[in-house]
Amino acid sequence: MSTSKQETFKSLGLSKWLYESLSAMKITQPTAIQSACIPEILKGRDCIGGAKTGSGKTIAFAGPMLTKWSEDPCGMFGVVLTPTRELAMQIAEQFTALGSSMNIRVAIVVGGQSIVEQAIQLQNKPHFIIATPGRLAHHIMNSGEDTVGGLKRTKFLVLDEADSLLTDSFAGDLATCIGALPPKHKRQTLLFTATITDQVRTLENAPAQDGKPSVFTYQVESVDKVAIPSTLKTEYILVPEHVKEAYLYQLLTCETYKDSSAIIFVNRAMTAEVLRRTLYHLDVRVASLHSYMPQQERTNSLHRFRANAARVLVATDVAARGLDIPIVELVINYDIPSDPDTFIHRAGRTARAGRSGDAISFVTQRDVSRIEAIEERINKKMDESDKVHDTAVIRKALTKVTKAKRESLMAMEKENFGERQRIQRQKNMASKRHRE
Ligand SMILES: Nc1ncnc2c1ncn2[C@@H]1O[C@H](COP(=O)(O)OP(=O)(O)OP(=O)(O)O)[C@@H](O)[C@H]1O
Repeated sequence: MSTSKQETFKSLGLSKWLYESLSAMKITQPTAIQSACIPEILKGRDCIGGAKTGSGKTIAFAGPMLTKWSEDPCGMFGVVLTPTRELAMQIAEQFTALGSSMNIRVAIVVGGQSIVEQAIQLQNKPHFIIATPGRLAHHIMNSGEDTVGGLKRTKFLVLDEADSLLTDSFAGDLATCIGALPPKHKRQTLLFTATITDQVRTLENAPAQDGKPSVFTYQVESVDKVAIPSTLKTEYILVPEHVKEAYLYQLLTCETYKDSSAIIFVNRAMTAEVLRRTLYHLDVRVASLHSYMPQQERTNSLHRFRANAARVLVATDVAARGLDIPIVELVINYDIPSDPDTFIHRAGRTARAGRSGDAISFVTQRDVSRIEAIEERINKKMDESDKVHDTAVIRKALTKVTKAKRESLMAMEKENFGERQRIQRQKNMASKRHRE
């Protein structure tokens, strides 16, 4: 990981208790994004921070926030918004671990968990609230002053994975959340992401409001030619559509990767479920993560994968951003994402913090233009993988993989898997049409 040699967390201005906490975690030398952002945030500036996946952006914002909080530890000091529940939980864990010696109170406010328990936590005036926009907006709209009134005195707002939060799908909830906070000149606003988009940049040039200058006084964006970590190897395998599962099984059990911890990304929850069941029948230690799963199962799955009880995680893009699981050595794009930035986030689940890692993409005839767009975005050509090529071996695997898949599909049909979500989706679409 690129670090700044001469600086320390002490010289950047973090509090003693905090750099000692970091040191106990073996984090002693700031990364480039940390060196760039920490002093500026401590000066009271707003900040847009763009740096590659796994480069330490979380401490770049958490460090100065925690320092300022410890100087004046009042309630509801900071709000961190993030697009997924699992990422919110991970960030909350980091705040809790770093602030444990200071009796920090951190609340996680995400969907899929008890609204009542979260309201009680909010009434206890946590110092930091780590939330997904939808659930925080729900509390703001449905709770009283005693629960969300403290938000009016918040000193910091962080949009982690800012480019994702600034897309249309979050617009309404984000506006509700921001509306409950102090006006922008009375709080600091910090935006972080590995993929700065024009939507994020536009905020920097936002026109003055209430006679105050534009809020974004500081912006740092990695200027490297390649948008992915230098320790990440990117490869592809040309795969005929109808034998993708057999290639996957072959890759996961080949000499190089038979013991590797791997995340397999797919584009749809249904595909994730079919693959999870198929791999399970083939004796792969597998877990999954997608939106069709109840939250408790999502949490358990991720926990099993982090603890290496499952070697393989089959996931949709709910796992694409931010998740920091150091043991991951291999990312497989079983389906190619339509947005090249999604590729950057998915692949960035490996090769973090200076470690090496491989990202292998399955390319069918239909994906060629997507791969070209990704190569242009990352400014790098992918190499063809030599891991799966023996067609006789594939043919042999095909028989047992096909049987495993058939059994999986039959079981899913019997359980009516996905029916509830399909009906819900239709209802949502109908009510959207009704509103338009
Ligand atoms: N200065 C440092 N020295 C060593 N390790 C660090 C340092 N800062 C952070 N790390 C570790 O690096 C890993 C990646 O950090 P983090 O999750 O903040 O990355 P990120 O830039 O937010 O990535 P992403 O874009 O994927 O969200 C974490 O395990 C973190 O503890």
